[in-house]
Amino acid sequence: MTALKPILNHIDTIPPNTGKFKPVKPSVYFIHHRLRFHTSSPKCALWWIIFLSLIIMLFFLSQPSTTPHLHTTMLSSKSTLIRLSATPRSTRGHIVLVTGAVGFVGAHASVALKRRGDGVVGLDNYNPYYDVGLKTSRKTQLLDRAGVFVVKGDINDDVLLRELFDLVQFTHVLHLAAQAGVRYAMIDPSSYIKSNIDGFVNVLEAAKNAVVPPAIVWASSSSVYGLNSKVPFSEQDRTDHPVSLYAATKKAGEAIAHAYNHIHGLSITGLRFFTVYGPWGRPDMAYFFFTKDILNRKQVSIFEGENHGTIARDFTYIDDVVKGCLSAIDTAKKSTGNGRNGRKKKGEAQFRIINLGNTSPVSVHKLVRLLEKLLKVKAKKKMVLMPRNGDVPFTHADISLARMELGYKPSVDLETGLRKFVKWYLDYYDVKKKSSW
Ligand SMILES: O=C(O)[C@H]1O[C@H](OP(=O)(O)OP(=O)(O)OC[C@H]2O[C@@H](n3ccc(=O)[nH]c3=O)[C@H](O)[C@@H]2O)[C@H](O)[C@@H](O)[C@@H]1O
Repeated sequence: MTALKPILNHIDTIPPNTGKFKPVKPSVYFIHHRLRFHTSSPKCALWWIIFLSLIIMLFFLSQPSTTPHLHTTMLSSKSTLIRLSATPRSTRGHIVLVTGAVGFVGAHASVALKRRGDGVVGLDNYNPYYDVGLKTSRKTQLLDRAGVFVVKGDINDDVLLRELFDLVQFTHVLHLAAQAGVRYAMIDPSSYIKSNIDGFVNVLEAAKNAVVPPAIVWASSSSVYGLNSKVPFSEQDRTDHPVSLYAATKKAGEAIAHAYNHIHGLSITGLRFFTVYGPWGRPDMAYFFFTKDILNRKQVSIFEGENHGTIARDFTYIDDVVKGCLSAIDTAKKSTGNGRNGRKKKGEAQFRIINLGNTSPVSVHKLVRLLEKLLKVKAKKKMVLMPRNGDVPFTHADISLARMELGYKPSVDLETGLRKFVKWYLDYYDVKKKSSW
């Protein structure tokens, strides 16, 4: 109080703020007005009213929006189709929300789930990271034919997700929507944070707040092993040295998943996919654009390590990965959280991280040789020192946990898988008619 005295004395000497404007130090000005609240009651009341109105306004602004959103109209007009798509063939069937449903793995997994009798609803924002035409074709040629309805929307749209979870009581979420690709993070880093972190949290929030929280199965990545040199890569190995932002966001996803599992009792299985390839694949992946470039007689860059070291990948065929996903859904235990009731979880929920690889790495050189053979075209090759922009030198999955937990047994070798891919590619792009090769 003694320390305040000189200031208070000074304040008393300040004339009322009438007449000529005089600049006043902000702190003194503030204290001055505070003192005046106590001495002038009508003004004091006015200030209190303003103050309380601000608090009330802030309170309402911080509440989640309950006003009907654009999607309310969109979903309500589609609700019959969504419910139909979500209805399993038998009462024992699962009801699965597949995010990233028009993506490569998403489309194949959705069709496989639907074909065996599960109820499936897809969600996808059709983002233009790669050819949207290919995504639309996956929808019309794969998903529509199988009877999978796809909601066009973003995993970051919490209102849409809440509405979807209110409309359908999902037993599982197969979360595959993500910003993929290791090298693109150099161009658009924030897209990785937006999809793989913000979007993932949004999906977990929606799942945890569902009336009955579903089990989550989601796509992590082999890239989390980063510069791991111990082979094959086991789930027990350290994953704290990522070399791409993509890998870092997937690793963060695994940590976030653990927190949601621990706090909210969400049953969560993270699947570390190893370079998944096959028909309807992603045009940003090497096997895909190498095929295009070889056919167009364009040069392909083959990455090498220091001293011509071999770069290799544990290429995994799409059908094997889909089997792994379905098996992860089948073996997922129920979430123990109480959803919207907000009561305590019923006990520890299941938490798993499992490699889905082929466990037989193949060099990029061999990949190109196989493509040359299948395409019957000699590639124009250029050896390039692997740029330091996200790639790891090699990947090799230890799949013993997948075998034990999921009965996973990859059965397609790279040549067989690439043959199927090439057949699809030539057919889809109508290559024979368009080119003279
Ligand atoms: O397994 C994974 O976790 C990851 O697999 C792929 O990433 P990547 O294995 O790097 O696949 P590609 O980009 O298709 O590259 C395959 C191989 O070709 C090599 N490559 C790539 C591009 C190129 O021009 N030349 C070249 O030799 C790469 O170094 C790599 O060894 C996917 O793109 C990621 O989304 C996925 O998460």
